[in-house]
Amino acid sequence: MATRIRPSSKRCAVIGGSGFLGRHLVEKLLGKGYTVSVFDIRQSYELPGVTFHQGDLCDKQALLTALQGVSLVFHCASPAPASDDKALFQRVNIQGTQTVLQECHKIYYNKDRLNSIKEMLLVLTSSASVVFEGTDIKDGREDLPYAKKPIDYYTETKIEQEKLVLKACDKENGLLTVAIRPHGIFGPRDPQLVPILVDTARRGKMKFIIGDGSNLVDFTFVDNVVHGHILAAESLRPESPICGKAYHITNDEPVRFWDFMSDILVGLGYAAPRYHLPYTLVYGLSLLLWLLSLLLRPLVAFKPTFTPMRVALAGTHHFYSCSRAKQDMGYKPVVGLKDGIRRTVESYPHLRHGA
Ligand SMILES: NC(=O)C1=CN([C@@H]2O[C@H](COP(=O)(O)OP(=O)(O)OC[C@H]3O[C@@H](n4cnc5c(N)ncnc54)[C@H](OP(=O)(O)O)[C@@H]3O)[C@@H](O)[C@H]2O)C=CC1
Ligand SMILES: CC(C)CCC[C@@H](C)[C@H]1CC[C@H]2C3=C(CC[C@]12C)[C@@]1(C)CCC(=O)C[C@@H]1CC3
Repeated sequence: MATRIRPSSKRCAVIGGSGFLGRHLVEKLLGKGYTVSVFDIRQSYELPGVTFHQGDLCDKQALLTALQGVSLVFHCASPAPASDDKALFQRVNIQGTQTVLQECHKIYYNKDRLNSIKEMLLVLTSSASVVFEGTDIKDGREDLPYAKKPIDYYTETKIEQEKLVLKACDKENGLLTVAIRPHGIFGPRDPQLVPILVDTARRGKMKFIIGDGSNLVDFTFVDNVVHGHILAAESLRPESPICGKAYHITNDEPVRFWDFMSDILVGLGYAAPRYHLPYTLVYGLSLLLWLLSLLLRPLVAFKPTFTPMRVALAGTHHFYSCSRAKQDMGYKPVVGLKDGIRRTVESYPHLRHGA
């Protein structure tokens, strides 16, 4: 039987703590004096003050062991959006999140209440994309309706996940929840944005700007996302206005999508895209390619670079207001966009042109 550990307000669990955001979050928590239990399907590093529990989110017993003695849980595990695997997204983001909620209840209602936990706190990493349907969003607030026609399975299951977590907030029964909605996270060790961009450039496909290039977008440096998560955790009390609510966390500096991409590319020694292509043409082609990849899946596996989601993100406005986070939890970005881009570019010497 697992040994019981007494909870402390400086002990917490990070589900998905081996991933990009998760690891940055763990490092910041350690710096703030927390000890951390990481639960992830893989272990990607070792650090003093961190206990690793390797397992699948849907495995109740493994999860329960990782959550022992913890009254604060950050849930930032998800399959990568690029996997486009419907069954995997449903299993991890929906079933897995249900398991997290059940296990949080279980810890709280531990028969002998040895844990004497006042409340169980759950901070979910959701996504601002839960309201994105492929059309312009300018200064979007949290009261925008969820996307009725989500563009991909990732978004579809992130919506269900956020609904589940916010609905489970129950002050009487000691479970307090909040959802953080970051947008376009970037920074050192990001496995998506910079590597995909560089790979596309190396294959000679980053010559074109989709649309007129004037669309404004939020890109959020990872430290700001971490800051938002910790502020939310430390503000989560039964009397706090944040219980059961969602919060946009961004750099609060919308930038032209193609200027941001060019800054990263040029910083790494690649040419910036120059030629324009009409948005509707590229979006139509991306839909055709996606359908083709579905039809051919049993015969050949090919993954188009320009998916409908990526094209929509590259050719529309999507930036969000974080005034609710400013008001309810005193959020303010801690790293500016320019500084964030510089730190990101410097962290990828192996992806520089010619390296
Ligand atoms: N990156 C971005 O721009 C944005 C991300 N988000 C959200 O932030 C969160 C973190 O994203 P990010 O750090 O970029 O992603 P990562 O893929 O880097 O991190 C997610 C981690 O969860 C792990 N994981 C996946 N499936 C399971 C499972 N079944 N059980 C346990 N662990 C699992 C992953 O392992 P493995 O790598 O082996 O799959 C990985 O270590 C996600 O919830 C994502 O939806 C929201 C907005 C924007
Ligand atoms: C090939 C090019 C048109 C684009 C290359 C860069 C893209 C890989 C990234 C630009 C915006 C990013 C983004 C996400 C993933 C990587 C990008 C598409 C997310 C979909 C990650 C998960 C989320 O919750 C929302 C993000 C929006 C922005």
